Amino acid sequence: TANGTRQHQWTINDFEVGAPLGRGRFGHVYCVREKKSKYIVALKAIIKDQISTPRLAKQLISEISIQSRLKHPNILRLYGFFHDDQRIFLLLEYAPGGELYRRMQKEKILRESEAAGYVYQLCNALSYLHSKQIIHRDIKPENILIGVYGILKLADFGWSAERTETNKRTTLCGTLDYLAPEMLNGSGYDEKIDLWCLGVFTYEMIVGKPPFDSQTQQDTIRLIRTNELSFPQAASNHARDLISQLIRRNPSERMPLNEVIQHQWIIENANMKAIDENYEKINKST
Ligand SMILES: CC(=O)N[C@H]1CCN(c2c(Cl)cnc3[nH]c(-c4cn(C)nc4C)nc23)C1
Repeated sequence: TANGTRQHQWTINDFEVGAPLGRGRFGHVYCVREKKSKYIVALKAIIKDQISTPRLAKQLISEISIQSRLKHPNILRLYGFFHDDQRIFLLLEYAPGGELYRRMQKEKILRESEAAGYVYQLCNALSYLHSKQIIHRDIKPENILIGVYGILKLADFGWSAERTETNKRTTLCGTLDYLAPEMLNGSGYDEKIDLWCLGVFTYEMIVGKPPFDSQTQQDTIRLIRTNELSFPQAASNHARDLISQLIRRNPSERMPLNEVIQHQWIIENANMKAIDENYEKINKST
């Protein structure tokens, strides 16, 4: 590799393949164990033929090059990759807690203490990404996994983009529910788009559905444009305040990440001490 350390050339025979974990964007993900170290990892197998357009190839290369450089407790690690004639394999960190999406489907709504803990960790992950000029752009429950000690793991960098001048594109990506207004009016976007998605994600965790959920895509788009936010009785005032400071049509009015983690709702609900202790625990073991 670049820093001179010899990157081990893996082959599929180095691994014992276990349970299928699900489908990522390009292919299947399996829980596997590396034979010598007995290390458990998630192996994403991508069929080369499915990477049928230069755009998909660019997206995959971007996912690999971005995620392999990232080392943060709240970002799913990409340890390495290899290929045979049919497939490309990504060696990803295994998250034993599975997808947050499934937990939200089962629980319908999350307690505000659990939701605030995830928001605090997502702020840490996004601050790290933004400090590296990387915009995730696709924050949503489907791309969030739960690691050891219940630690949040942001995954699936298929849509993230490095914020360069040319990247102020208006490519549409992600579900419409999470689409920010600047993506609709084609005015280009920057990292504040992740703040919008953070607001939508927070809302969905404590309300049980995204804020602009509608029968048709047109209605969703209309609601995003008019930005009507309504909350059920159960949502606390602090939660309403934080969410309405993130779901702002004007990107520059969205609350910056360093203020989000000092918001009353986070201070009162997220167990930051326990989360920081968990960071310590995994820093020791990695
Ligand atoms: C967007 C995306 O990549 N989706 C999923 C597919 C499985 N995958 C996993 C990845 Cl990439 C890493 N770790 C995982 N752990 C699990 C999982 C654990 N349980 C108990 N149940 C599941 C499921 N899944 C993964 C990511």
